[in-house]
Amino acid sequence: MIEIRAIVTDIEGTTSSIDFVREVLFPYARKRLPAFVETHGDKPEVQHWLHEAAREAGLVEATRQDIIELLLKWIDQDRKSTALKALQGMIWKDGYEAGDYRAHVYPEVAARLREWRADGLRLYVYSSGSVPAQKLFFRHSEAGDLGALFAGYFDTETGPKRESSSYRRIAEAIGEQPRHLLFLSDIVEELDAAQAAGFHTGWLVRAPQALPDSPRHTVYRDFDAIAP
Ligand SMILES: CSCCC(=O)C(=O)COP(=O)(O)O
Ligand SMILES: [Mg+2]
Repeated sequence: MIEIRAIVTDIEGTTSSIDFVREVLFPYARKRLPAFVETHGDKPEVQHWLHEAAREAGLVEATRQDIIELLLKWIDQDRKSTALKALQGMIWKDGYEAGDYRAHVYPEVAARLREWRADGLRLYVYSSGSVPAQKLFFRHSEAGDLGALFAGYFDTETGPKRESSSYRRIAEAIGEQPRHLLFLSDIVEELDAAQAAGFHTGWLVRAPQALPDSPRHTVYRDFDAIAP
């Protein structure tokens, strides 16, 4: 029996509903992005990510308006661009702090995370959302401030979620062999990459999604079903 020492979890579709991200967070950022870029576009951090977005799209000599249009298109496509995610995170901060919304977590998640912490497991997040956005998400969740439960956060600056090298980097950063780590996600390609890196994997298939016929990963309906 291999001992699991730490759990790394995805957010969207795993701890939290896809609908919250797509119907609350994305529209909030979409609506405010043009004004945000106009107002904050001269700040070095914002400038850096605008430049990165233009570079990612291969845009040479792009105007600010070109980049705004590009970012709006990427929001509509749910493109997992590190630059877009960093900018979205900066915009979402205002919404959380103004109390416009709180981050959705499935009903059993907070209690289960607390139980795992009490059992001595370390908890980490790996999401396409930027690390600052992840921290805001759990600090302002519907179940209260869950930030203190996590020992660390990883985003796509560590690498794409569908590449096994990203999971090797995460294991190294955590300081554990992959065989002591469990990765939870709703996306099978992410689980394949984690498994290829030697992680244990748990596939969250939440109701009302149909259970897969011959799953390549252990399937769980919710966090209560997971016994690490
Ligand atoms: C940090 S919350 C914002 C979620 C987000 O933007 C996203 O793309 C979620 O992707 P995930 O990797 O958590 O499925
Ligand atoms: Mg997900």
